[in-house]
Amino acid sequence: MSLAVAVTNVSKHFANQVVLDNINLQVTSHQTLGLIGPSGAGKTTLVKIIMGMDDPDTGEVTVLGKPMPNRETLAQIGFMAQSDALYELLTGRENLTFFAELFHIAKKDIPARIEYAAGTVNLLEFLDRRVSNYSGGMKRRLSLALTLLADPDLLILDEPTVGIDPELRQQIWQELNRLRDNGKAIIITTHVMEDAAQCDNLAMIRDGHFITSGTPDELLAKYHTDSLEEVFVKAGQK
Ligand SMILES: Nc1ncnc2c1ncn2[C@@H]1O[C@H](COP(=O)(O)OP(=O)(O)OP(=O)(O)O)[C@@H](O)[C@H]1O
Repeated sequence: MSLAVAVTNVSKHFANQVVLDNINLQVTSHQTLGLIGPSGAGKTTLVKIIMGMDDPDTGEVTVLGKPMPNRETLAQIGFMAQSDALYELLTGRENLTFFAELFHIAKKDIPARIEYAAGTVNLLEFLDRRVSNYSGGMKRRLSLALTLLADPDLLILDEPTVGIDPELRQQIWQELNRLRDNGKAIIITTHVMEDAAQCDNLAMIRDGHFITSGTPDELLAKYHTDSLEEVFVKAGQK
């Protein structure tokens, strides 16, 4: 296992508000980390700092062995943002092709990569429809497919399962677990506890602090409960 992400003593404020307060975390290959916290807790800010899209006030971030920000490293991160950045007037396939070219995937490999990425999220039969005719869940799935195109070593998924039904959520987790088993590092932000339960490690964040962290089983044992939701509530009270 190799270290994919190291966040060391990262703090960030906007105006008078401390949004991240001395955050430390590490993610290795073969590992899924869930960042769990309510709206406004600081998850997206932390993700942006990890990717080098925003600067911390203090502290540092290393991704795949390189200090961030770093343009080349950014290309090795599959990032799925909270809102879908898709071309509505193009079809799913055209969106995938456009991004594949942007990622400099060799032309001869593009059809197979699209087949793999769209197949993973069950979109193959809808690829020739315009994205403006997709449902919210289909747009999320297409966004996830875009992150898989370039076969990145690190996946960062901001609320990936919003608008996705339980059956597809299960399929997506099967695929994420397979990617993890093959050596990817995965960071997921969520407030959905079904997603939290699937992660190898959890860091629960509130008001810019980690209130507790560990594997789901460790946290359930530590807080004497069988519900991760209750872990979150109890950890927040301390
Ligand atoms: N560019 C900015 N300028 C000022 N305040 C900001 C900025 N970006 C984020 N914030 C504030 O920082 C806090 C954390 O926001 P962030 O988006 O990181 O939370 P989050 O945990 O990702 O929430 P959500 O689950 O709703 O996406 C919020 O109070 C937000 O209003």
